[in-house]
Amino acid sequence: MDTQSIFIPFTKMQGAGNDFVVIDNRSLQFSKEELIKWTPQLCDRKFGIGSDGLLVLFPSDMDNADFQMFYRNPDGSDAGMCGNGGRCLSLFAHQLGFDRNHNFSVHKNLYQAQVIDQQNVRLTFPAQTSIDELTIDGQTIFKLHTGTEHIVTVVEDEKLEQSDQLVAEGRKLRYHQKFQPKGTNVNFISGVNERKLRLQTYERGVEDLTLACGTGALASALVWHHLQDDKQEDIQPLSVITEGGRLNIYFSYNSSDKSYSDLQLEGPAQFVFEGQYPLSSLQA
Ligand SMILES: N[C@H](CCC[C@H](N)C(=O)O)C(=O)O
Repeated sequence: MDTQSIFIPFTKMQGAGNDFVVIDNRSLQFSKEELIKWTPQLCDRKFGIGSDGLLVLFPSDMDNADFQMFYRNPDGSDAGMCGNGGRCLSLFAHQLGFDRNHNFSVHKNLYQAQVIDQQNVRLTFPAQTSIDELTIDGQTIFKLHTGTEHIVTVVEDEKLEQSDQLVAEGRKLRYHQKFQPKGTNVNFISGVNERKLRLQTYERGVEDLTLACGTGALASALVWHHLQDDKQEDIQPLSVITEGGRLNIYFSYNSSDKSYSDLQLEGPAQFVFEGQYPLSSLQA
């Protein structure tokens, strides 16, 4: 193959400042192995295109799915679901001709998407989840799965401004032996006593704070609800304020087993630019 003349067409997208390199691979031009190998360079902000992750649209691998979402962290590691990425890929798919309402799979789990308009998408998650409480070094940690691994910890409002400290604490918790071998994403929230939930997320695989994390916002909203004495029904949608924008969360709560289901994430998704990345650079 003459790699000198081969380019990978890509689209750069972002959802609340969580940014992605998006590739249409319906033709199966690229194998998953190749894409995984290329991910660190494609996502590199100096040597590549630069993003918080790689999103690839594959043909469907499930009866009820319109397509498959293949997602990798920028270090090439596998993650479960990416909420902001899922919204971006849905908008991308809609632009390719998929219906405004469609379903896609991630690791054989089926997500429903609704493209609300050209800048907003709502996703419904398949999972039911519940919250575990644990204590690490005297600190209360809430652990839950919202498509991928998350922990949530409550901090003072001012602390959300102290990025260096959040990165240091996030990194420590992310590698804590209680969360091995997979590790976890780490969410810091404030505003639990108000109806103003603010969030900073340390993302596994990015190994830094990102401007927003959709599954982290979902996890944080559920923990916010878990911490309310009066579990009112009329709080929805619960808005989560991230550095990169506002995400709206909807859910159903089952008080008998304290589980959460019908998880929905609504928020922005935007095209940034399109380009062609030379394959020769990747193989150098
Ligand atoms: N940013 C993503 C989550 C990425 C999670 C990933 N970093 C992991 O290793 O689980 C979101 O919007 O939900």
